[in-house]
Amino acid sequence: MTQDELKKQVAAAAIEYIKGVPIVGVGTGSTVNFFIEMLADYKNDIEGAVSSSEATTERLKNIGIPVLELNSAGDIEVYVDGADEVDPRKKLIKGGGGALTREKIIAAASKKFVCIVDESKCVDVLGKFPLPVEVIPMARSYVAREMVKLGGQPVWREDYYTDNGNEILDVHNMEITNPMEMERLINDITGVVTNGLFAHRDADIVLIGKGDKVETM
Ligand SMILES: O=C[C@H](O)[C@H](O)[C@H](O)COP(=O)(O)O
Repeated sequence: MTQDELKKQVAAAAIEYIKGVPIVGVGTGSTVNFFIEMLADYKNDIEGAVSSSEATTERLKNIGIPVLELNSAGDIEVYVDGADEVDPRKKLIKGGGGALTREKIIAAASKKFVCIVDESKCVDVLGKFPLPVEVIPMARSYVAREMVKLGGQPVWREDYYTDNGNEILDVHNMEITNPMEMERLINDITGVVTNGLFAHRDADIVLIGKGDKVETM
């Protein structure tokens, strides 16, 4: 199977989790894009979706799914999103597409976070994928120096702004053996909006596209 076929397969498996759910939280990225396409068949069964990015909002609107504000939606029953890395404890790195902050907010406000990945995302230790850190623009260099102290090599995602008007540092060479502690340490740096570690609010279920099967973690 190609990587896209694996993504489609795992997106289809996630559809089972949104049946009967009034408001669905929808993540961002190439895997979730397949899920959004499939959600079109269920648009008459749901009230709407809460979106984690402008890109996802556009896709949802294009297929006629009402996009609701999180502030008026209350708790979300199910949030479906991809990830850049997943460890055996369902801790994640996210934010390759820059949507980490809104994704983290919706994940926090959701009762169930269903993460959909192909097998290439599974690792024993997080950190091979550069860890995205969203920063207030004026704090970028300061945060970068602090990230060096934490053992990483930050690279500025130049000419890129998040949906929140902030900038991203992609931090290379992190071997994250304690994701809970690292998430907190980075978020404690002044000027950091949030980082791409989803350790405190991790995934409840990870669906992994592997060969011609979908494994559930
Ligand atoms: O900001 C982007 C998100 O965190 C994505 O969920 C993550 O980057 C995975 O995206 P993809 O499904 O395209 O690999």
